[in-house]
This record gives sequence, structure tokens and C-alpha cells, in this order.
Amino acid sequence: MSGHPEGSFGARLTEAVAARGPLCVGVDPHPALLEAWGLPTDAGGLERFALTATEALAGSVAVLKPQSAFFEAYGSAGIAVLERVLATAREGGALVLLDVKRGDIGSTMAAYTAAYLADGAPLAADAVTVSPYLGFGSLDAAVEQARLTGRGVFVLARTSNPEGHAVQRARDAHGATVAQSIVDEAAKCNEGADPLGHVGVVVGATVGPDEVSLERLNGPVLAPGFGAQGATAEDLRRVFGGEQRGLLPTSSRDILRHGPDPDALRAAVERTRDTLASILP
Ligand SMILES: O=C(O)c1cc(=O)[nH]c(=O)n1[C@@H]1O[C@H](COP(=O)(O)O)[C@@H](O)[C@H]1O
Repeated sequence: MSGHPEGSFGARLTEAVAARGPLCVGVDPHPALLEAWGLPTDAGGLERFALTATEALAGSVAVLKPQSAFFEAYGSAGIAVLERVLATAREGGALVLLDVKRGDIGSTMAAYTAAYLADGAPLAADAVTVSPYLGFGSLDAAVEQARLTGRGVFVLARTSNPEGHAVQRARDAHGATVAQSIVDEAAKCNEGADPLGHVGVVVGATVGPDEVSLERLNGPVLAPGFGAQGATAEDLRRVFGGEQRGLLPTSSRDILRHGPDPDALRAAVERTRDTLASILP
């Protein structure tokens, strides 16, 4: 646990985005997409789909985000595919954000930490998504282990789905929303980090403007909802302004639907990056 040879997650992400542009592509093997690619909806089809997408994109996008549920659906065979996706993405030079949205009591969180954030673990990734709804402090083991090993965590704050409003916009006794208090906790973890801390937050591109203040975060902001869930580049500007540091829009289906041709997948990424370049610093 002596840190990553290439530095902190904030430094690695900043470098990857500078070299490859601010885009994360989700590897979400929806059964409907497997069918659209002419693949069977079984573990073999999953493998072809996930590896085709990963091999096509790992050399050019900053971050790949495999969604664990779509792999878990095929049991141990699906997990074996996920392990190969992690290795293939790494070989291609992309950072891997494993989307598992874990959150549990502290002692169990320590086990999730060993599963995803420990050097040499079969499912170790550069970062994972975590859920703070058992209390931000329940995530301490993951936050600390990520820091020690040059990895990151992305904490759900204001999610892209319409059902998120009720709980995330609720206010505490001081008038702060739940979403803002999560961002503020993340900001504390990132204090003093340079160029960027390792505790990111998730804020959907579909939410209203000014719902959360990200000014003091000093960490990455994963912005899902862009593409298939309806948010546009203009919405990104509306929600985050033109100058949000560490902003990482993520898109899954809207890129993957262009497969299975690897060139078509890469061309979809290029187009998306060009659109983003016109609105992001
Ligand atoms: O953490 C996430 O990645 C996430 C958070 C959120 O608020 N909304 C959200 O859609 N996601 C994930 O982002 C991906 C969005 O996929 P598309 O709608 O196909 O681009 C899915 O894997 C979701 O699980």
C-alpha cells in the first residue's frame, strides 16, 4: 500500500484527461445492445461485446466505466469477463472506474475495499463508485485505502435519475441539502490535494442548475445522464457552467449503440469529444 507509481488518482486522472479529453465511456452490456450487435445474450455474447468495446476504446478514452451489474447477471462467467475487461482497459492505457455503487456498514465496507481497491485483487480498479447513504463516514475505509494506493472513489451525491430528487434534495437542520452535505464531506477529504483530490462526486447532467455548489470540491465530478438519458452538451454547461474543474461527462448506450464496428465506436467517441470540447475548458 505504498501509493501508485504514477502518483495520486487526482494526478493520474488530470493527466489522462489532458492527453485524451474529458470523456468517460461506460461499458454497459445491456441485453438489448448484445442483440443489436447480433450477439447471443449469454456469457459468450457478453465477452464478445465487452471486449470488443474495451479493445476499441482503451487506447483513446481517458476513463472506461464497466457497470458491474451487467456482468454479475451471468454469474461467475460474467465476473471472469469483467476481470478481462479490467486487464484489457489497463493494457490500453485507460483508467478504469468500476461502477459498483457499493455502500455498507464500515466493517463490510472494508471487505468491498479489499475487493476493488487493493493491489493485486482480481477486481482491482483505478476507482469505484460508492453510495454514501449509510453515512459518509461508513465509506472511510474505501476513502483511505484509495488514497494510500493512488486510487479514487466517486460518491453518489445528486444522481441523474428522476427518483433521486426526494432524498437528495431533502434539507438538514442547517438548511443544506443531502447532496450538498455529501459534496462538502468529499471536499474535506480533498483539501490541499494538488492538482485534484481522489474523492470524486457523481452529479447528473440531468439535474437543475445551482442544485449543488462544487466550488470547494477540489475533486473530480462524474456527470452521467449525458446521451441516452437525454442530457445534452448544453445541459452540461447549464448545470456545471463552462469552467468546472475535474468535470468528467460519462456516456454508455449513446456510444455503444454504434458498435460492433470498432471504427464506428471510436468515431462516436470522437464526435462526442468534439461536442464537449466546444463547451468545456
Ligand atoms: O454512478 C454512475 O455511473 C451513475 C450515476 C447516476 O447518477 N446515473 C447513472 O446513470 N449512472 C450510471 O451511468 C450509466 C449511464 O448509462 P447511459 O444512460 O447508457 O449513458 C449507467 O451505468 C448508470 O448506472
